[in-house]
Amino acid sequence: MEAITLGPAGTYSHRAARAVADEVTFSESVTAIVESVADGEYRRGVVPIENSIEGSVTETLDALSDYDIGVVEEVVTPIRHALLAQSESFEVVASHSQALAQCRTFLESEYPEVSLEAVASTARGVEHAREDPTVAAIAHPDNADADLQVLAEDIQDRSSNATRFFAISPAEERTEAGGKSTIIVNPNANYPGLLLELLEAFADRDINLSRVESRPTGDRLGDYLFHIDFEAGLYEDHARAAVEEVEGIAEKGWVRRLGSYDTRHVV
Ligand SMILES: O=C(O)C(=O)C[C@]1(C(=O)O)C=C[C@@H](O)C=C1
Repeated sequence: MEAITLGPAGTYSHRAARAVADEVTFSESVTAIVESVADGEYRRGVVPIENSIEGSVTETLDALSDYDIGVVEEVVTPIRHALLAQSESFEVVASHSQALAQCRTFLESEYPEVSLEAVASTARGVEHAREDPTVAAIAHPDNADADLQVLAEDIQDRSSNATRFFAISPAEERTEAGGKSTIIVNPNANYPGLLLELLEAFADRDINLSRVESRPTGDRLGDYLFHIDFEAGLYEDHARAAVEEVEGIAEKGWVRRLGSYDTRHVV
């Protein structure tokens, strides 16, 4: 199967996508990836959801609520960044904004004078570093070769750096099988205890939540959507009952079930 992910070749998304598809195609926009899967142009997309140091990838969360897709697998991969350049004499470090943020302490202490440039992906930063000797990149060390050296390895601020990706599908391919599930809730209401009620639907059934993220709806200041991941499959009665209760609480808005899935760990 073919999957579309964040490119060019050599990104962490590419590493995650190789685990779910034998052919990988690239785009430089997460939103464009989600859109092309929602349209049915691709049967699979692989997009970053959250990182253990920097938290949510908000562009992905917003695309998942703007387009109708399914989640069919979760891929977790360790992120071990290297600093790559033609030589030590560089003035700019180019990388994805998440990668720059994950290496903030290293950059401030070792290279306080350099300027940082956010680009579409870590591999796009590698391309800049190949073209321009004044640019260094932060990316996976496998991007090094005879022209681009590894100046430092494992430069992320914490050794336990990992990113979670979703393998997404067109909405028709959603499944209820799997040990985890994701829903997006737009309650279209705002009263004391609303979030507590939503969470109690799971707590009362002893279902563990693994992530709750609120994102602005974009309609009015103070209106939020909730992205909820929980540790149960939608094939299970207690999970279905919890989501039905949430649908009752959100009757003025909507609830979207993105599906149930299992986790794959990739190095
Ligand atoms: O730029 C890449 O290599 C990506 O795959 C994107 C991304 C992200 O969006 O978080 C993925 C993993 C790392 O956390 C850094 C960047």
